[in-house]
Amino acid sequence: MLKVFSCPGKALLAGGYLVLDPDYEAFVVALSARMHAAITLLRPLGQSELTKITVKSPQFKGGLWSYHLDINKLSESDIVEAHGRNNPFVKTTILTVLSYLKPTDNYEIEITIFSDSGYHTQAGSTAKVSNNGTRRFYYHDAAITEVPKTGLGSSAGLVTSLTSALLCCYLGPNFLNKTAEENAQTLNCLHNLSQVAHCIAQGKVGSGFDVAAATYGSVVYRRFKPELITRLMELDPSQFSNGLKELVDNADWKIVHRQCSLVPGIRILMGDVAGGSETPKLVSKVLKWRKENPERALQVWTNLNNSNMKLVESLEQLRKSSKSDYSQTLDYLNTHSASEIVDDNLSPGLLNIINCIKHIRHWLKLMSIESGAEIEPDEQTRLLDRCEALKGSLGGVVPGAGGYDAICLLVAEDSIDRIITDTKNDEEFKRVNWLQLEDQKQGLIEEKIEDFEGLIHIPGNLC
Ligand SMILES: Nc1ncnc2c1ncn2[C@@H]1O[C@H](COP(=O)(O)OP(=O)(O)OP(=O)(O)O)[C@@H](O)[C@H]1O
Ligand SMILES: C[C@@](O)(CCOP(=O)(O)O)CC(=O)O
Repeated sequence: MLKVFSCPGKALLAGGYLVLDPDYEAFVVALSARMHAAITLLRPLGQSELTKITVKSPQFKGGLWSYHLDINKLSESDIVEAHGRNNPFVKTTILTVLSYLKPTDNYEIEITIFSDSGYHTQAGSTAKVSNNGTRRFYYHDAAITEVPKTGLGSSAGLVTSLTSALLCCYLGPNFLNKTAEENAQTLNCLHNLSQVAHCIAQGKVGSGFDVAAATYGSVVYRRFKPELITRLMELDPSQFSNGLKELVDNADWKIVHRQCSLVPGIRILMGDVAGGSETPKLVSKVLKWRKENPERALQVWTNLNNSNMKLVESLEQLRKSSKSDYSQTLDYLNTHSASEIVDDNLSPGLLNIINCIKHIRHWLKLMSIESGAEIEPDEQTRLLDRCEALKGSLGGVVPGAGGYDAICLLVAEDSIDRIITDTKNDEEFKRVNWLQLEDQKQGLIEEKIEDFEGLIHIPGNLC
């Protein structure tokens, strides 16, 4: 059997920090930089043999991790990588999925991972193209831990696509081709398993918005209560498998993942900015400020949340209309910038989006100043103000936790190429590398095998 699955990357457009609290929702845009997992079930093995799972990531030096597993002894210490290499996300995903499935048969399995170019810098890489020319991946002479990342959620995409590949192997090639209700149930199981594996591999329980986007696509997301997973992680190893099964199949995660995508004519434009940010430090500063200033923090978060949700409502309203209802405004936007819009005859939906972005930035800036966390530092403020002045721009924010390493704009589709061209030689944009990505309505999807021929080894004796 050979199957290929892929998951999208992410940009948390509205709801950073607030999404850590289950009382709030966030809007995460799934992106067309996708993580792919091609699984080959090479052969069944005997009862006395060990299951062999090899995960390859040919785009990176040393991108090969092989595990020989006794399916009756699946504790952390029992799963050893054959070459002494370490990839906590690969190892933990295998351990989590097999602990959940508790397989009774042994197999030799090979999984090949491919990540689209948006996840990592392309500097110093060489492109390889599939036989039919539909896929182009960039190969690096360095290990994956040494190649600069762009913040699109590579580990979440890896864990979710790898989980899909393993479930396909053990549950059968058509595990997601059943009734709509069965598929939804299977997708929720896959999501829950991926959230558990991602948290264990990271050693902390984030909001999980990135795994939700990888699974479900662009969504309005409300997180699960962290205790669901922290309690599992505290279990005695002998109880882990039963606890995992109960959590994945029977617990009420109470999450929200309501489909919400951008509207025709409006595109997301991600800017990878030469700079860094340390999410854990930013998060701890904000949560410390919130704890020490509860009333002020509630006021800021309430206003910020109102702006976040008004952005979502504006998109949902616009989606109910047809593009022709606001195309005149889009045309106007192509020759004017968000900072110079004065004509009240314009589409209220688009004007609302522009105003929401301004208000989201206002409250994020206040939180930056009052908490001391550099969510929108002054350099990013200046850059985003310049972006607001670009013709065709509806404005932009620092996505997710913010910091120095990314900006995220909403732009009129017909202006995207001009914005990229006009800013190329602009001194104020010299640290910005634009990523041309699309919003992805769909999360996990099955890919066509023929699109990967020439990039993966397809053995003749497939079982
Ligand atoms: N294509 C891949 N093949 C194998 N492992 C990968 C791949 N992409 C990511 N990983 C794993 O995920 C790790 C990166 O996860 P980490 O949590 O450090 O960053 P992240 O927050 O997911 O990154 P970003 O959001 O910037 O993509 C890598 O070191 C590697 O272990
Ligand atoms: C700050 C936070 O709310 C968002 C982090 O987003 P990003 O990793 O910067 O894209 C943390 C979280 O949700 O886990």
